Amino acid sequence: MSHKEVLVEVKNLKVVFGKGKNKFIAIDDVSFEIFKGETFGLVGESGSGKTTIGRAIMRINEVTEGQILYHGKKLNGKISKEWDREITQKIQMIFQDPMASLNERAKVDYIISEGLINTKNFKNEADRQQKVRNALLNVGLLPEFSSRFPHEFSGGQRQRIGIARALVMEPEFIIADEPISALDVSIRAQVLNLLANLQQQNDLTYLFIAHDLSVVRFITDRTAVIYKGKIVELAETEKLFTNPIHPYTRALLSAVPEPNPYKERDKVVEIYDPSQHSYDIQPPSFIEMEEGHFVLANEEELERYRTSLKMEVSK
Ligand SMILES: Nc1ncnc2c1ncn2[C@@H]1O[C@H](COP(=O)(O)OP(=O)(O)OP(=O)(O)O)[C@@H](O)[C@H]1O
Repeated sequence: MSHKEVLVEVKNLKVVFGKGKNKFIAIDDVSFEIFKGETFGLVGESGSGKTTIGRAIMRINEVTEGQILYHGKKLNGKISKEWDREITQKIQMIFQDPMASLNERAKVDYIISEGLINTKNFKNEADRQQKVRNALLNVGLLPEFSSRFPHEFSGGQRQRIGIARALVMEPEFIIADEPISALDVSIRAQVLNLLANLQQQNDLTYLFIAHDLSVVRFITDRTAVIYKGKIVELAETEKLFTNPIHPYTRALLSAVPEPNPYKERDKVVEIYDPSQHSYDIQPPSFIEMEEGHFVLANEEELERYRTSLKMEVSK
């Protein structure tokens, strides 16, 4: 593999919500790297912690322990004003539900400009307007839509407005949190293709959060599978799909595709029985089973996984 530049590094991330009796460990010792130019997928069922990781990188959720580095520099804790401004511009997020994530009372022009205004990232009024027009055109919308309100648009158009809002900042890294799962099935491919094209044109790096495995397989280069706040497996996406090792990944992959994603999630929960793990007896570590293919396992499980891997390989 050629030399890859690490853009984002998540190191032993722990995110804890609440205190005392209400303490809840949402993210537990999660580490991974995202290379510049790639699409890194995070998959797992609802509540596994995907969004929490995205929000920690966005600095919306506080980091309890560990570190997040961007270009090798700290994102969390005390940072300089200049660095704060730079990452506010360079790291953008696209949200799941375009019905909830756009300010209903604001015109599209303001919705798209807000980040520019906050970071004073335009020369003058004409420049601001030009940036908004370009952003709309880049997501396949008419520039004159800028004078309209969100309710005048369909779900797919609204999501494209959400994408324009990120794009106008000229970001380097975009966290897309289930960007198509709230959309009508008939337009999902359209929006997915738009995201893929924008990546090419703008040299973007994506963190793509999803529970839909066919989407992940289509758009990501590498994928991490997250279960109850821990990454259980991480590999190049094709490797993960053709040679899954961890029982949870296997359960996830064998779940019968369901048109209703919520049903699919429930099925995974039924199929995967975590009590088969001996995590409580012996704590697992993150082990590289083959190049770039990591699995969370303790010694006993490791032996089992090794055997199953050999069987797959020799098939
Ligand atoms: N602010 C918060 N306070 C308390 N608990 C929280 C908070 N935010 C998230 N959680 C909990 O942390 C866990 C992980 O949530 P998260 O939203 O990251 O999951 P997810 O994998 O993104 O799921 P989904 O697909 O439903 O968005 C959940 O159990 C959730 O209830």
